[in-house]
Amino acid sequence: MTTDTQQILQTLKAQLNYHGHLYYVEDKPELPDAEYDRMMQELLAIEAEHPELITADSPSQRVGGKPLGAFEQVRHEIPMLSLDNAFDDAELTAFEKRIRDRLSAVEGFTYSCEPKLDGLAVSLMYENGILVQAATRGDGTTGENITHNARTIRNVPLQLQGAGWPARLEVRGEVFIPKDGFEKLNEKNLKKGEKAFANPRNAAAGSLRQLDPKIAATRPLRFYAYSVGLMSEVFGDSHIGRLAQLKMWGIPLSPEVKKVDGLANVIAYYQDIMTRRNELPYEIDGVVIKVDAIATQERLGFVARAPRWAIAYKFPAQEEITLLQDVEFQVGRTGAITPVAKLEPVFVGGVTVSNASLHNADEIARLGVKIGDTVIIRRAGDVIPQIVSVVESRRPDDARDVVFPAECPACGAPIRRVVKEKKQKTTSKLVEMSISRCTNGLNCKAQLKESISYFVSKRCIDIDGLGEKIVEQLITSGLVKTPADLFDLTTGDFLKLDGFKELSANNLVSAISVRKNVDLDRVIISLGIPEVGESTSKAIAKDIGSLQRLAKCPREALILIDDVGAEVAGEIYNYFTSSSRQQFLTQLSDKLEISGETEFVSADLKRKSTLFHYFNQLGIPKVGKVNAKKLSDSFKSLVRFSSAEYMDFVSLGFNSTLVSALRNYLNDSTKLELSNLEYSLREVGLHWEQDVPMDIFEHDEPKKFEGKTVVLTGTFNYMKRNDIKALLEDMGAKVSGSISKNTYVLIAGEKAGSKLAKANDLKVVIWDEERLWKELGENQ
Ligand SMILES: NC(=O)c1ccc[n+]([C@@H]2O[C@H](COP(=O)([O-])OP(=O)(O)OC[C@H]3O[C@@H](n4cnc5c(N)ncnc54)[C@H](O)[C@@H]3O)[C@@H](O)[C@H]2O)c1
Ligand SMILES: [Zn+2]
Repeated sequence: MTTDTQQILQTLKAQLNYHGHLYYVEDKPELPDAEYDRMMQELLAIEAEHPELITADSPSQRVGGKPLGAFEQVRHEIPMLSLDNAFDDAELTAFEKRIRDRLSAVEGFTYSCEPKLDGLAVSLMYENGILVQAATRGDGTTGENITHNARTIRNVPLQLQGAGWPARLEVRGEVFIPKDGFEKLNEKNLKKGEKAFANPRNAAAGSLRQLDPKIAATRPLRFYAYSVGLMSEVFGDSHIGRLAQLKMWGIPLSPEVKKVDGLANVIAYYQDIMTRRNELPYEIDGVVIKVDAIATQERLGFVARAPRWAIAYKFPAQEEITLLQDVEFQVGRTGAITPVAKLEPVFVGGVTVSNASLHNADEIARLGVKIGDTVIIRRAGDVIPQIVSVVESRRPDDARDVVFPAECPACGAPIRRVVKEKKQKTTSKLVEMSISRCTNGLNCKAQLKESISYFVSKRCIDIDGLGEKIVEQLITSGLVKTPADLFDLTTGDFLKLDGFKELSANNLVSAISVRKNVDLDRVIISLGIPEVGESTSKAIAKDIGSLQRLAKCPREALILIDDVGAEVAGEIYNYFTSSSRQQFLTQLSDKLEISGETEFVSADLKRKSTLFHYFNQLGIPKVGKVNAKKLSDSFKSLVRFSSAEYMDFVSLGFNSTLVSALRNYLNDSTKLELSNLEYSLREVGLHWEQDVPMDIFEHDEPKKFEGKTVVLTGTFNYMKRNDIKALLEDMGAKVSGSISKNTYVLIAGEKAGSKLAKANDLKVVIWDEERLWKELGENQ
């Protein structure tokens, strides 16, 4: 044996002791179990080769950690041991061979197969059927008295049921926190500004080892028994038989416990549990396999820290350590900037992982992660890999801070944190969210690319054959500036790109063109408004009934739509504040034949759009439902309310606190907001009925376009298209998005496209902008 080996042994022991203390005593492990297990395996291998080096204090010979001084100590009359591990079928087979050899047995064994719950071992002592003491495993000989906390665990019986139990009965099992309870607990902690627990085991251990039982009582702790310790009268001759008996006395067991014959079936059990691992409501890190016959267990006995008759067959790790080599910032469809961790590739959760999402700036701050750090990454099931924590003790001197960019990495535009309006009872405040976004809309190449890929995807416009490479080329060549430009592409355009032949280019052009007929709700999803998916789009289409109206609909009215809450309403509103997106929208209504557009908002929405609702929504201090009702009854209009004076409020009998709240609320900017709101509501046809009409659009009978269908296309010079539309509608026109035989007139601005052609085909009357003004002039 060399001094090198001795050196390695010393280092391993020191490391294992250090991390064992963090895990068992502090409940704050720094390493994933897989890394700890590897060190332990290394230690075991050296000790197997050099048995003379095994000392009584080696981590391989000991169980758990020293009990915390804060608790009263409990001596276990029968030691609480650990388990040996197997990591593959060969090691499991070797386990059976060892016991067979020892017993000179020819036959295989019957086993008890159990999930290996990832919590902590607890001993419950019942005297005359009453729970008198609960203790942790501690170092196996001495544990901590945690009776006060165990009593708060909901499925631990304080009194045994049935009859026939031994006068003294020690039940052993695992205390754990189920997955959903763990998530809720962490959410709650984060909300309170406290640290999140790294995993359910830590949360369970930390909760159980609290001095104040009120804390444990609030934690979702559960207990499943897996063996019997001390018993004043021996009962049962098989392990499974004993567990079944415990169950009859009211002690909870894992429903997965199973009696299994022979090793092949044990392996099948292991495989089955492994495939269901992520669906189980609690974390497990393997299965435990125990020889079922108590007589055989007794013949096999124990080694230093574990029984010979049982083994833990561990699952592949879901948590591993690796190096964070760099952080890249990706720009998504809605401009959201996502930091992506570039990792040294590592095998975890069954696949090799080299990227993990870091979500946002807050997550980076929460983790305190630096480039160059050793990090723990977790991949459970199909969930995207996450960075769980940083191994701070392994931080190199040259670790660098992760700097969140101030400008978009794709286009250089400023990045802003998303601010959302949080409504409280009668006020609202702006809250900074964790997401940051590039502010450049479709002018940002990255957002444009993602928007196009989204736009052509199955659930949106559904155009086949526009892969990422093609989209990139379309953007760099400048052919496509918004997703709507796809509809203008010609065979010639595609021929300019790599890899297109006449036939493939033709095919793609026709694949795009057949998608011009779309239902309104599909168009709405395709816009790519954050949070607006299929069902929300359907609800919006039904209630709002047109793209143009949607773009103009104020937030306060959007929330009246089923499925649309304050947040979604805010997202829709923000979306349309970008001029590039407004342009996109105009193009879409030009180029598509949208079906399902309606002339008016739905009757249902209109009915809900009362002045009372808006007063209630505005977040005016002191104005809840009661005062909103008073205000709407008194003023009948937001504009009129906004110009009310002190004496008006007084004469309405409002008390002085309300009067001063209203006067404080009404300043120049809110007055403007109120009149804008009322104006927008009128524009989209959501104005409450009882109000007097605004006079600017009043006309004398007969209205020039009464009952006539008008279509607008192209761009106009003198007035915005939406304003022209409103004007025409006030003259009785029905403004539609598509040409048909029944179209009275097509008003074509500059750059009119397919609609102009169609109007020609159908011999519909066509006016240019000049003609339109003439016609309107005659009328006014
Ligand atoms: N991450 C770290 O830094 C760190 C440090 C120390 C230990 N650990 C981890 O702790 C474990 C070693 O701890 P250990 O000595 O408690 O051994 P163990 O967890 O591998 O096995 C023994 C324990 O398994 C539990 N168990 C769950 N289901 C069981 C069942 N059906 N039957 C019997 N026992 C069952 C019991 O609590 C028992 O005490 C390893 O997984 C190791 O990776 C991690
Ligand atoms: Zn950008």
